[in-house]
Amino acid sequence: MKKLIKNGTIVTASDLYEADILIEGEKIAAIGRNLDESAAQVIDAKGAYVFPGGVDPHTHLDMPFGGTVTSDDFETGTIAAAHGGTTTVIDFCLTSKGEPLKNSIQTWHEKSKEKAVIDYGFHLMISEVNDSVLAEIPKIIEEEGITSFKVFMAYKNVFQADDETLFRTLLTAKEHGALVMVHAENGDVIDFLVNKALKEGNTDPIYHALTRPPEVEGEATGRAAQLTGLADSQLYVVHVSCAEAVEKIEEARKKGYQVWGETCPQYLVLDQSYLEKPNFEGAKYVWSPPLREKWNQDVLWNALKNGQLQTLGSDQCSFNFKGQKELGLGDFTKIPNGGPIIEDRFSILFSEGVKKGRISINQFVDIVSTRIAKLFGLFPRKGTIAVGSDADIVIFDPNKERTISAETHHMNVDYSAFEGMKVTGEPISVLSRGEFVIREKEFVGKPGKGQYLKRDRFGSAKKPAEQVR
Ligand SMILES: NC(=O)NCCC(=O)O
Ligand SMILES: [Zn+2]
Ligand SMILES: [Zn+2]
Repeated sequence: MKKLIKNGTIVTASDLYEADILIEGEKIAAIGRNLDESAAQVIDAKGAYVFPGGVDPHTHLDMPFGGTVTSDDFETGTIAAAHGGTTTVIDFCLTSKGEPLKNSIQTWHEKSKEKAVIDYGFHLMISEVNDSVLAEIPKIIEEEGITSFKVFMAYKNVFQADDETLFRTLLTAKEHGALVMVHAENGDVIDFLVNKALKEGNTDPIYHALTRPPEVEGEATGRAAQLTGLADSQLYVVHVSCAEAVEKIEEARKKGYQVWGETCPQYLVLDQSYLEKPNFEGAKYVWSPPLREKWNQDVLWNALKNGQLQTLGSDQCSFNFKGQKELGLGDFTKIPNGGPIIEDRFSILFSEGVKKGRISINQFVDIVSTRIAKLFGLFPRKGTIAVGSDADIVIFDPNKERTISAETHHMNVDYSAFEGMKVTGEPISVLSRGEFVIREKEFVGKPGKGQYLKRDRFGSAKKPAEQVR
């Protein structure tokens, strides 16, 4: 059945206007006024903003980490994402050295199929580069539509790759049209600082932050950016947390290097002091990179406003406090890194960004959806409201006030990192490819309805890459 969203205010990365949207099947068929409403289900969006669905470029669903597995899988994680206004996620497919890449991708297909309620794609981790990996990459781009590769510069002896791996991944990405993503922290220096802290008997959660100072993030970001310039390739720095990293991204972009940066809600609104909460509660706030001194928040907001950072990912990586974060009692290195954010990314950016005048409403759409779709080969199918695009739509009440809490969130985790935070603005109804997933705040979707997305190669969008900058 056709659907007609009437009386709403459509907001894209470039426009804000009142018009109706006609949906036929999975696609937006027309935008305008006085559209033919015969045979259409009419949805009244009076007083609401009508946004393109959020695209979350950074999730870890059903991911093994530190001897445990994230508490949200592709079902609970995508249901929570949809409640929060996100209609596409791109998850990280982990690989192991010596294992064919295609086996890891198969594992991720098994984790996600029959579970996701919204559309999803995969990035692929590269842990080593050798002849067999190099032979597999073009096939994976072609057959799987995986057009972004992630290299970890940290987590020594676990995920960390060396500089040769990063450089050769950059060269390969350049050749075949892919974007390289980096977790930029100097893992060797962190390893040294961690061992020193443990030897000195410093085992509390705060030492997670103190052994990963901002300089190690700045150094790795600068190194990755320089190698990108040398390879004449393209780089996306995930979860930027501090001024030192922003400076390196800005410097590289000024030189004309193709480098982009993502930050995450936790770095915009939380700070290092949270790691000092009593009764081991600081463990709830253990991320890598760590939360920083508060003044960094202004640097990050300004970087989003001024375009030195371009996107917001959630870095969704949830572990229960009970039984999972608690693995690190008496040894901060055993606290699984990460937190539950997938549901709150969209609302926090709107409330703290748009409502507080830090970014414009068009920038909001760009940061949470459009730019991500462009960088990761999904635009214009995803990331905008346009005729021919997928009808991934969020009907959003911009004035609804609410308090974030684990009592009411939909993530499968026993705490909220933003417990008690007041936000203004809430997704009321969410459509994925023309079907309601959330209707009047109730989940009405179905596990397995989400489709796997084969993505376009980097730079193959109709617009040249420069226009993505
Ligand atoms: N960020 C974090 O602490 N956990 C998730 C894994 C990663 O992105 O490094
Ligand atoms: Zn990371
Ligand atoms: Zn991550």
